[in-house]
Amino acid sequence: MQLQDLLYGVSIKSLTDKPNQEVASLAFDSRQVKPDTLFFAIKGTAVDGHQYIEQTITAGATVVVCETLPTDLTEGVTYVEVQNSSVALGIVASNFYGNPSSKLKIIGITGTNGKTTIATLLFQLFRELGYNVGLISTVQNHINDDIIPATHTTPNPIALNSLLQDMVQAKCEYGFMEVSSHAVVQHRIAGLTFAGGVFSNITHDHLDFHKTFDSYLKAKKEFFDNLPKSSFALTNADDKNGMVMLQNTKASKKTYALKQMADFKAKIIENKFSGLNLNVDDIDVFFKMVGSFNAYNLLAAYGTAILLGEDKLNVLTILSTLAGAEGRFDYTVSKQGIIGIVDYAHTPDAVQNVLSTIANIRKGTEQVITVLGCGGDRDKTKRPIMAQVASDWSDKVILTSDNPRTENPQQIIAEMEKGVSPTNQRKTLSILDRKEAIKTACHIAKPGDIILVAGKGHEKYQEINGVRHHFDDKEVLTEQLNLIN
Ligand SMILES: CC(=O)N[C@H]1[C@@H](OP(=O)(O)OP(=O)(O)OC[C@H]2O[C@@H](n3ccc(=O)[nH]c3=O)[C@H](O)[C@@H]2O)O[C@H](CO)[C@@H](O)[C@@H]1O[C@H](C)C(=O)N[C@@H](C)C(=O)N[C@H](CCC(=O)O)C(=O)O
Ligand SMILES: Nc1ncnc2c1ncn2[C@@H]1O[C@H](COP(=O)(O)OP(=O)(O)OP(=O)(O)O)[C@@H](O)[C@H]1O
Ligand SMILES: N[C@H](CCC[C@H](N)C(=O)O)C(=O)O
Ligand SMILES: [Mg+2]
Repeated sequence: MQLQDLLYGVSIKSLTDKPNQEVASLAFDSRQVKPDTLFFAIKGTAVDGHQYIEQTITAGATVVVCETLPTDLTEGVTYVEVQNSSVALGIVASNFYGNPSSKLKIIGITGTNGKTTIATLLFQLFRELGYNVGLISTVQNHINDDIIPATHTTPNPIALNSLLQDMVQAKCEYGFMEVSSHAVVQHRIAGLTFAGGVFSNITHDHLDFHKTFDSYLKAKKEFFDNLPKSSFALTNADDKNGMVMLQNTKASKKTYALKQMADFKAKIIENKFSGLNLNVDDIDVFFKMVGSFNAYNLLAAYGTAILLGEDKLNVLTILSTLAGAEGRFDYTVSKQGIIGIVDYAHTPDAVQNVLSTIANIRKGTEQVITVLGCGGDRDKTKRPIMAQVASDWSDKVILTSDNPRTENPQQIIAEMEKGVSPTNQRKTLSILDRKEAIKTACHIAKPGDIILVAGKGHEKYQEINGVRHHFDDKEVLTEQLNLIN
């Protein structure tokens, strides 16, 4: 493709050479550069991509998009100076793959918790309604029934637009995708055309990256600020910041809520381990999914489907049968009647939601035993709070390791322990090895007790120092529960 066509829509400060240069491929990582590649020099969180420009030219890059021109320019190479290389990457990647987002109806879902659940429900719902559909999510990506492994919640612009192009080729009409706050700040969604945006909620997470709650909130809001006039913006009116998200959007503003007036309204009639009984827009429905937080997720999916023109009864009938995403409130009962739940709660709010759901449903005499860890190289300030919430809401807590990544897992546990109040210390123990921790929970449990294994949900690995070792909470929990006589 010619450079001038790729640069359509990019705000250019200067261009040194041939705008008709042919470009064979795009790369933002020097290690991916081949002959005739357009290389984007990006200032990242760890290094500045500008330092690799020379290296990429040696490897065959013929065009370089950068924010600062190198002092020595190489002859035969076209340099494009831009204000922001990440924004340029989004727009160019979109052009390179034929602007696939404008050929699909893309709905972006953002918020601290619930993105995967809402996106997955919408994917499953629209498949059942008979459409060709794509899904981009933390657990996995889908093009109809084909599964494409996910590396991020929201992929980088090249992977993202390539995936969207594949969806167009598979004749998908809809694409449901998670929009993480990292993706907004790093402009991974620049250049995309959205048909709608959905907000779930905002609570404490990712302060390592965003630094303050206010800038985390601004990142989520920016997604809505940039939606086009032709799209809709559906928000959770019960969330303290739900309406803030829509303050500056051009999109048509819509709301859903359980507690106040809204365009889409539901009431919880009953909340049991077997599911939720909800009144949605004056229709009583029994859903498979558990927990009041899932009432919000179901309502968000319902509202989105109605805004996309689907029939109310059809939508509710299908939604009532869906189980949502893997590893979210995933429930099993052992032969002895011990209840095991695997959940992806990895924020203070999610831990509290899952445990308060269990507290509301339990009969009262049984113990709740929680196994929980916190990820390394992620927000450190949520660690003591997660441990505090878990110990406040459980009869026994086992603090353990999650994905330590490059951190010392013992140190992460020590930071969690600081959140456990002196009165709660009696019921809290720490076991570094996650398998041992789950095993211990199973040994302590008596028939009727509830074990919650939180934080890793669908993940099939434990990441230690850059290596992913096989680890599956559900597998370990089921195996250990089966070993008890
Ligand atoms: C903190 C973060 O988001 N980092 C992402 C970011 O990397 P970075 O800015 O740190 O990159 P860097 O290492 O500083 O490098 C800067 C530039 O130099 C380039 N480079 C670097 C080295 C080299 O030898 N040559 C070279 O060209 C890099 O490719 C990059 O373009 O850009 C990379 C490319 O897109 C991402 O892979 C990387 O995700 C890391 C692996 C990650 O773990 N991200 C997580 C936190 C994340 O994004 N999570 C959200 C979900 C959160 C949620 O669900 O709530 C997600 O959307 O997945
Ligand atoms: N609407 C909600 N409100 C609060 N907590 C929720 C909600 N939905 C799910 N949760 C909790 O958050 C966990 C993660 O849910 P989900 O994977 O849907 O969120 P996510 O926003 O995609 O997370 P991530 O940021 O990791 O992509 C669930 O396992 C559950 O504990
Ligand atoms: N999307 C989240 C997932 C956290 C899951 C948890 N198991 C961890 O590793 O911290 C993140 O990247 O922060
Ligand atoms: Mg997700």
